[in-house]
Amino acid sequence: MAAAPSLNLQSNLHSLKRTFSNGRLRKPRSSSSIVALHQNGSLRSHGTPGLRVAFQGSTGAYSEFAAKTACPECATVPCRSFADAIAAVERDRADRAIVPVESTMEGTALRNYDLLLRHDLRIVQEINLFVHYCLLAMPGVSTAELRRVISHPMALAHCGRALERLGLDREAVEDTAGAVKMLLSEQMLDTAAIASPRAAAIYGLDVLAGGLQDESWNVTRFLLLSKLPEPLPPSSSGKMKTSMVVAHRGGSMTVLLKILSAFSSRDISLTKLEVNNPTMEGKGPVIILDVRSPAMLKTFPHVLYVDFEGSIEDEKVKEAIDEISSFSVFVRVLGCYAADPHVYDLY
Ligand SMILES: O=C(O)C(=O)C[C@]1(C(=O)O)C=C[C@@H](O)C=C1
Repeated sequence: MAAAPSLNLQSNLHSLKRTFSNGRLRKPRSSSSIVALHQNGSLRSHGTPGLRVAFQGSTGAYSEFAAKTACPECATVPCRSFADAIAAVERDRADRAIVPVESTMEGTALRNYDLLLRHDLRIVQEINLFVHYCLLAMPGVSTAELRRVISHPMALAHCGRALERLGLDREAVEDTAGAVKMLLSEQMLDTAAIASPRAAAIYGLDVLAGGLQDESWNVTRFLLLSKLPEPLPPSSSGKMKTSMVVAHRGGSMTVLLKILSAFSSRDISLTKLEVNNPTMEGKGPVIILDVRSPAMLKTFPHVLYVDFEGSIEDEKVKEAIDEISSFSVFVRVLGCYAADPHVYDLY
């Protein structure tokens, strides 16, 4: 079995940083907004060396790349699930957890927003990562020999058209790098994994095809979570962003308009508004367990996830939150952090 070379994102990654202007994960209009940087491998220095960041998956998962992008000096802590990564922080086995919450192909990952609500961690940083999917196989195996492909369900879904063309049976496993490890440990010669080019390099597999995702522009937004809020940088150092959740009793359109007005009347720009409304989407009600008041386990049919530009220390932001709280049954600020308009591209 091939030995897994150590993960060294610092020394040999090729990193591009793409800018997206309005805070949404959009493709830049022209290639001029794509700038190569960090040629020496040094990404943004955030956090202290030795900071432990818990992620879901095995070494080489996209979530681990996101963790290393957020905190280049960190030690990553592999976990079986996102819930385990959060539990690792709660039990002091890690200092931060990283979770994907949104992708250009999938939209909001409500599964993970739900986790944010069920636990008392705060968002301290956002990271947008370009996700390249490759078809990886054991050394020497050709595409014609393949019968099956394994990967994280999201990766399989994002590569649906390519997999249809290849005519391979699909099987979901816990994470992309975990799929690669399975190929190796079970010496699978008729099975491929979908994972990143980095995972191929780490585990020594062949890349049979690249750019497998159905949409060429495939960006996932990750959030870095901490038990304690980090000191807010001075507002002069750049734009801040705040994420919050609002639940209300109904009359959705009126409430939606009132929320929009609370922001727009104060000239606060929204960067995300996700409405989880069963009458609009056929989704079930959201159960909110607010861990800070354990008695409060409630079912709310109408929940909004809102991100906006500004810090919770800004007077106008405080006023907007107060106004929204006056007509909502539940408001929780999930975190306030520096807005990062870049898309990091590691391969
Ligand atoms: O399996 C991985 O590598 C992960 O990091 C998980 C995950 C996800 O949960 O969406 C993260 C980003 C990619 O979109 C695919 C999978």
